[in-house]
Amino acid sequence: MHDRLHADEVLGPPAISTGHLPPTGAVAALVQEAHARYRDVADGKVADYIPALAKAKADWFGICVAGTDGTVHDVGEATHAFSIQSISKPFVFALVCQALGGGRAREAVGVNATGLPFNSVMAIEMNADRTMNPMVNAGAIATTSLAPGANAEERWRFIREGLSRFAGRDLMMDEEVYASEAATNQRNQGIARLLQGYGRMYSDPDEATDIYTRQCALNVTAHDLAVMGATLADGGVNPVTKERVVDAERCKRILAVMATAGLYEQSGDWLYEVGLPGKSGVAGGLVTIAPGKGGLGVFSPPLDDAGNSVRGQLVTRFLSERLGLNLFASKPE
Ligand SMILES: NC(=O)CC[C@H](N)C(=O)O
Repeated sequence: MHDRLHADEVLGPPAISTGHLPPTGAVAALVQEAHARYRDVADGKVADYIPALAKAKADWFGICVAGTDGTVHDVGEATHAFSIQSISKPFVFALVCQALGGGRAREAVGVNATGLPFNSVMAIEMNADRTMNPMVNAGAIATTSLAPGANAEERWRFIREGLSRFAGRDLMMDEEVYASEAATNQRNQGIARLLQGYGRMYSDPDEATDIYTRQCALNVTAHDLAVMGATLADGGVNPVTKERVVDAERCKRILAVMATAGLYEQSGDWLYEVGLPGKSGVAGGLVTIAPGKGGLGVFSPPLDDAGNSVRGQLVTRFLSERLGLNLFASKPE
């Protein structure tokens, strides 16, 4: 959690919380205001542990809000492509739950927060039954290892096509990001082997790590993230394409895991400030879901120490408050 999120910033009056987003003109104005308000924030650092990500410019900044009614508001670089990274995790978990049943997926992967960084090995060792949760690397690689298919190619197709249905367009891999991470992801390979040793890997560990690395290298935009989020907000139906991607029954479970672990060890601070399930990625993306109402997508590469987009968090807190989205807000008297 970035220090700036701890500050008692005056955000302005909240919209009255109803079952819907405020009228579309009000949403458009607030998305504009959020962009202007945080454009000049210069804190955070662009990720460089995956060498190709270090090429990102610190000032790239896009925001999108997509409603469950199909309305979409883009501001700034909302259609600039970047790799989805960890934001693939909740969506792949949703697809795997849909294919296997949520009970089986939960038993195989776990759903409790680790309270530790996303690539923690210690978290595996400390957990009695060696399960994790699908929002951190270990649980995400285990989730990917559960993807149905007769071989690696089929399992990859299941994931790429499923994520594309969430976005409502055909998502493509960034070959450079994939090659860069594949050449440097020995830690994730080690995590997969460790899980294998504990009987918590459900296909070949090297194959699962490779497919996981591919899913992380899929290119998306802030616009895509908002639509993907709105699909979870809409009980699994993409509000733009109207296609059902997963059942409503899955969505509430996925949102629960995002709320507990979507921003890793800072998920508590996040929920306290924003009051919504979210998921960050190291390329600077951040998706947030307002159940029943819509999805927010932000893209801004500079990250805080936990690997969460600094501007992304600030924008989302602002929009959650001003759009009246916080799940824990009382109903008006
Ligand atoms: N937090 C992230 O976005 C991490 C994803 C990245 N592909 C990794 O495994 O390290």
